[in-house]
Amino acid sequence: MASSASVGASARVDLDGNPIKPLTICMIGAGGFIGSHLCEKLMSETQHKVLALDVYNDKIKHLLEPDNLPWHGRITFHRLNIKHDSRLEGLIKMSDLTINLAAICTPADYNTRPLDTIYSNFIDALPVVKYCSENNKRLIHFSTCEVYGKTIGSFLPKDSPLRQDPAYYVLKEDESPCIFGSIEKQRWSYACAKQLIERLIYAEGAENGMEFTIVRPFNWIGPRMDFIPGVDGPSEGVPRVLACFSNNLLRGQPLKLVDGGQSQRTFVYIKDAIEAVTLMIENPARANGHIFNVGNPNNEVTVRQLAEMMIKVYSKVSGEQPPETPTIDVSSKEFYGEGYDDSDKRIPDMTTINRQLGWNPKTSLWDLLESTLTYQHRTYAEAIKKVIAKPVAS
Ligand SMILES: NC(=O)c1ccc[n+]([C@@H]2O[C@H](COP(=O)([O-])OP(=O)(O)OC[C@H]3O[C@@H](n4cnc5c(N)ncnc54)[C@H](O)[C@@H]3O)[C@@H](O)[C@H]2O)c1
Ligand SMILES: O=C(O)[C@H]1O[C@H](OP(=O)(O)OP(=O)(O)OC[C@H]2O[C@@H](n3ccc(=O)[nH]c3=O)[C@H](O)[C@@H]2O)[C@H](O)[C@@H](O)[C@@H]1O
Repeated sequence: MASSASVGASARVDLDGNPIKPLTICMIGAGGFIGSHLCEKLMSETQHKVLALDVYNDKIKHLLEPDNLPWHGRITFHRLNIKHDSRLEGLIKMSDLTINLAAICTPADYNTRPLDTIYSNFIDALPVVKYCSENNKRLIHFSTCEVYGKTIGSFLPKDSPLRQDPAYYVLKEDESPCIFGSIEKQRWSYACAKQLIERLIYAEGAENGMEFTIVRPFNWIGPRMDFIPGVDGPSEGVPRVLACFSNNLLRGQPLKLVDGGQSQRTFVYIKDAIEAVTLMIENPARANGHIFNVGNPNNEVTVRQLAEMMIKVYSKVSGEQPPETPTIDVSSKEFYGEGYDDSDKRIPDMTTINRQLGWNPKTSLWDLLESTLTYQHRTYAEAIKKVIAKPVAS
């Protein structure tokens, strides 16, 4: 199979050997973590044009300025909120493909701001789906691995040998059920909203022939993920685990393990995952009508093991000694508040993405943490020192 990433931008071919025509892509949420990496890839390795829509552009500023960048004119930023902006339909109409990344997607918000979470992940995505369907435009929509919720195995007795059987925990796009907690466990407001927008998109495909691809990311991590509280985000803000642990390490504080850090996750390097998205963009015949898990089943750890590895890697890249008390346990109620609940384990089945796009992740957890924590140290260590040195206002 020809690798489209390995050939020059002008001679790019798809997985079936056909030349790839430059596309105009309307990317909603382009200023976020995933969007910034996708824009970077599309600018440096392809000839596609990007209409980048977001309310912020800090994470893609380096792609927009100065005017003499090699991709000048291929990326334009449109500052808009899709909740209420009449330019949205026009921008979708001007494009060959729309990619929707816009969402509230930090777990600390799901149970504390459930209305904003549901509006952001379902209601605000409705016009995007509608405009794509009405104007016969292809849509790549970002969902989440959280739509699987909890594994079937988590409901078996603790000592059941079936818990070790992959049939009870591997998550398959076309087979696994979506298992959420009760309504008062508002953690699931995000997963449920994402599930309903997936169902709507699927139905637009089935009833109206809309061309779509749904992406279910499994804990993509890397540079520019979220924010460091008190430096480039609110002091009281709670980002996702990579940024929480980075913040603790940068400040020399213990890493907080929610409910003992027993939940398991598989982490994939953002740069590997972006390769998968590029394959979806450039191989519509293979990607349309599919839902894809995008993760790294080989990088599974408990959150406690993640903390231990991050402590070791950070010590290596910063030259600093680990904190005296490296980790502390906190209850989920104390950390996230009432209504929190958790996914127990997330192993993606890779059959569909392997078959359709021939994609596999490459980067080990140690290596991806080494490059990411090198970035975190270089970007934030000095700023943190200044914040810590500042006298607290009385
Ligand atoms: N990072 C992951 O591992 C991961 C995992 C599962 C799902 N996802 C999904 O992928 C998508 C992107 O995630 P991310 O990690 O890049 O998150 P992110 O928060 O970094 O990026 C989302 C971007 O959308 C923008 N946005 C939100 N609401 C908007 C609105 N109303 N109008 C305009 N822009 C708006 C935000 O400003 C932000 O820049 C989300 O849909 C998320 O649910 C990500
Ligand atoms: O990244 C994904 O694939 C999806 O999962 C994430 O959900 P989750 O993995 O639970 O969120 P994290 O903040 O990354 O937390 C991972 C685990 O670490 C724990 N944690 C988090 C932060 C912390 O300081 N300590 C800690 O123990 C959490 O309780 C959870 O068990 C988010 O919901 C989404 O961004 C996304 O849809």
